[in-house]
Amino acid sequence: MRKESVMKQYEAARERFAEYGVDTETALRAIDEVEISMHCWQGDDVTGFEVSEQGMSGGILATGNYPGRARNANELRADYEKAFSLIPGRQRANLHAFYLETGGKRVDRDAVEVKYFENWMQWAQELGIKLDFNTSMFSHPKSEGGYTIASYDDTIRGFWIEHGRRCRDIAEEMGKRQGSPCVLNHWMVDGSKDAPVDRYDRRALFIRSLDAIRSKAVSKDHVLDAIESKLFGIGLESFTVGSGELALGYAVTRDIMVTCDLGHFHPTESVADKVSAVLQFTDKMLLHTSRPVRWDSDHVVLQNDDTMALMQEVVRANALSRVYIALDFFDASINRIAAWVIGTRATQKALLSALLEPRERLLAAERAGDTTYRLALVEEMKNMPVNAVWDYYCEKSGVPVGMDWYGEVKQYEKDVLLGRD
Ligand SMILES: C[C@H](O)[C@H](O)[C@@H](O)C(=O)CO
Ligand SMILES: [Mn+2]
Repeated sequence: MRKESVMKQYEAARERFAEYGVDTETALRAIDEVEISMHCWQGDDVTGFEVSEQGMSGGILATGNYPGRARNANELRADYEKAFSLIPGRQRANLHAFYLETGGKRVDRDAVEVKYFENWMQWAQELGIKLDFNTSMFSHPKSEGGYTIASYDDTIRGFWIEHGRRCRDIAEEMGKRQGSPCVLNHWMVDGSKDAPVDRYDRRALFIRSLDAIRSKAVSKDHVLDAIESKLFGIGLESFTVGSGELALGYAVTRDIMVTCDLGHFHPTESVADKVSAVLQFTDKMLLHTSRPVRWDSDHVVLQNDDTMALMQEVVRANALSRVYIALDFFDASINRIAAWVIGTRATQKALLSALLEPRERLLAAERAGDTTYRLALVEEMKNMPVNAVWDYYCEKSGVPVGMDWYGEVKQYEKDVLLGRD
């Protein structure tokens, strides 16, 4: 019965979109090609699996105390699998370096190695998914001074450079084994609470260290480096070494990707607007979909104006094959699997909505100077039956339609998550 109604509504939606010259089947084929990289850190509140007493630091903060946080990699992988089963299309798993598995041994960040990620790689292979990777230069005694690779202290700087190099080796091995590049994101906390006198030398040090981390030639078939900019972090309000200009300049001159996180810019700045600018100068870029609420609060992604506009720009710039989309939020106040499902599905729905836009018609109107028709059509599109196409996509992909996924999460919560505390 449910299936019948999904099909019927899809047929009606297909006809409605066709009236505007939009082929829903083409949109569905396009969305099915996009792999969203799901971040492991939503599953455990950015805690990681190191043998260490260190708490979270680095200007980011997961708030909330919902039961069921994954306490080890096996639990996190199980949670991932549950989430994957409720989301259409293909996903990737995005790991941070401190999600290593050492069998109880204390291994510091400057000693991370491929062998500590064997289980993750085997799991990914079994599931037929790809892995992405991140250096972890925060939540560590050697990052407490606010500076890692821009530290004046040679020992601290050297420590983090070694960490970065090793992460690249790990990413390289992941890329080789999965037969597709592993996206390696470089985000560093470096900055200060109050305004420093020396910004220039700090930034020079940062760049030199990044070059040292990336000094080994690694094929882009295996690793795609990305540098993530940021406006500020908690306790680091006045200065961020890796600012927007620095990250973009570095990416352009080193032929790597820049990472634009929806929460890392001034609230009046549009990340969507950056896509068509950045891609004039770099081959590809990495997007972190997040939801800042008054600050870089990393709330779960929704189909809000920012997400919708970002996906529209990706599609309008014909850049779907030139962007990597990764999630970046960490909400500990709600069911963590639901957070993944809501955020990933919202990102996908925003993308689907963008793919269902009558691009050719809008372009023709704009080029002909008919901005009245353009405005009218953009407005009309807001209430088109995108959800009927989405439901059909879920049905076709064998995952729950509408809110049906929620019952499964609640059941998993009862059967698995509540037994963890
Ligand atoms: C934990 C992540 O690496 C982190 O969220 C980073 O991507 C970021 O956005 C920091 O604000
Ligand atoms: Mn981010």
